[in-house]
Amino acid sequence: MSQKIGIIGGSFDPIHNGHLIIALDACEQFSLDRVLFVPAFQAPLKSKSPDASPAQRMQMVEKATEEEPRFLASDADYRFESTSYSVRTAATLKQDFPDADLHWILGADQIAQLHLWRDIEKLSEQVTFIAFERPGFKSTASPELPSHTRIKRGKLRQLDISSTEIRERLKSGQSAKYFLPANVFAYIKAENLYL
Ligand SMILES: Nc1ncnc2c1ncn2[C@@H]1O[C@H](COP(=O)(O)OP(=O)(O)OP(=O)(O)O)[C@@H](O)[C@H]1O
Ligand SMILES: O=C(O)c1ccc[n+]([C@@H]2O[C@H](COP(=O)([O-])O)[C@@H](O)[C@H]2O)c1
Repeated sequence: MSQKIGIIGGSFDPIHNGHLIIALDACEQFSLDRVLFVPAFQAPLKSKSPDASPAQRMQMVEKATEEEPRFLASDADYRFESTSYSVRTAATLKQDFPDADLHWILGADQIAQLHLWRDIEKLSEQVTFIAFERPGFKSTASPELPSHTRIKRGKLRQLDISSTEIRERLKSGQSAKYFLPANVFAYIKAENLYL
């Protein structure tokens, strides 16, 4: 039987408990065998480059995922040092896992702009999307999406946490201690990130 593999792509600048909780929810609610966490070299619709380097973001993802056997860090987007279009990520992962049934996990902010993703026609053939709500964002998909786009909805859970808030808290001298795994927080402090 083919493996059901979840993919969660992101800038992960830094990875936080919101990412980990939606990945776990996706695993449990849709019986995924594993979830690949794929740091984007540069996310396509973000004008700003990440604050942390690609290597630092990968280190944080590896630390965050080390204790859950179903979670795995993937360098699928780092193999090309250019803008990380998901259609290419999915094709790369299809080569790594030829028999896999791929599910792309994402939050409401991305669902709302999914029709703007590069070659969404082709990506919609390659993956099923699993969408999660997110406070402050409408999770309505655009009618412009191709009709064959499959979107499954995760059970409602609102996680008001973002990498932006974590970066801002650290910049202003507040703690971000319980927003992300303790080993990732320790790494951020050791590397003097986001100051
Ligand atoms: N709290 C959350 N609830 C639901 N989905 C989330 C949440 N945080 C992130 N995601 C989803 O995880 C994926 C990766 O997100 P990303 O790495 O850009 O984190 P972010 O918190 O949105 O970062 P930033 O604040 O820098 O934009 C995206 O699909 C995003 O929608
Ligand atoms: O392929 C696209 O055009 C595309 C547009 C926007 C976002 N994505 C992917 O969605 C993931 C989350 O992106 P972001 O902006 O929330 O960090 C990340 O893996 C991006 O590569 C992909």
